[in-house]
Amino acid sequence: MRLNYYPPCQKPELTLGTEPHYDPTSLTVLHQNSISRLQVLVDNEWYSIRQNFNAFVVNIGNTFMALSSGRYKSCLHRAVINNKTPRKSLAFFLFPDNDKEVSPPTELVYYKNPRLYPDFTWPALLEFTQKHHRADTNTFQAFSMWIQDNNVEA
Ligand SMILES: O=C(O)CCC(=O)C(=O)O
Ligand SMILES: [Fe+2]
Repeated sequence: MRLNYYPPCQKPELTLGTEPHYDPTSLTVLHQNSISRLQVLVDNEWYSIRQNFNAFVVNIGNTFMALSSGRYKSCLHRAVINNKTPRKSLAFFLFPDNDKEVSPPTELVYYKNPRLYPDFTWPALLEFTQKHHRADTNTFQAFSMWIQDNNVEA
């Protein structure tokens, strides 16, 4: 779980609360306080998620995308800030057990839908995002290449 606190900023147009990234997780369940500043990229435009204090935002992450062999896409998102009100969010991350291989079911892999990503384990992806490449728009592609180049045990 991660608690995010975004203090007000005098020049919010010059910065972001959280840069655009895909969550590496399977799913992320997010709750935000009354200030909705979470945005998702759809057709090259940023859209703000409507605020609802009684609702959670559920984000698909890269691990779920890999598990579904790309059928479900992870969601590019960012958080923006403002110059008046602090923003708080609480993110609950779901990911596979350490010893479970992330590999799509054979039913989802066929000639029209070939394998897109190598098998991996969650600890390998976590290590990659913590030591080699922070979460951004390119992390998962870079991870796939890294795991192939290094022959990291899945
Ligand atoms: O604060 C937010 O709404 C976004 C947080 C986020 O994307 C994350 O913690 O991965
Ligand atoms: Fe995120």
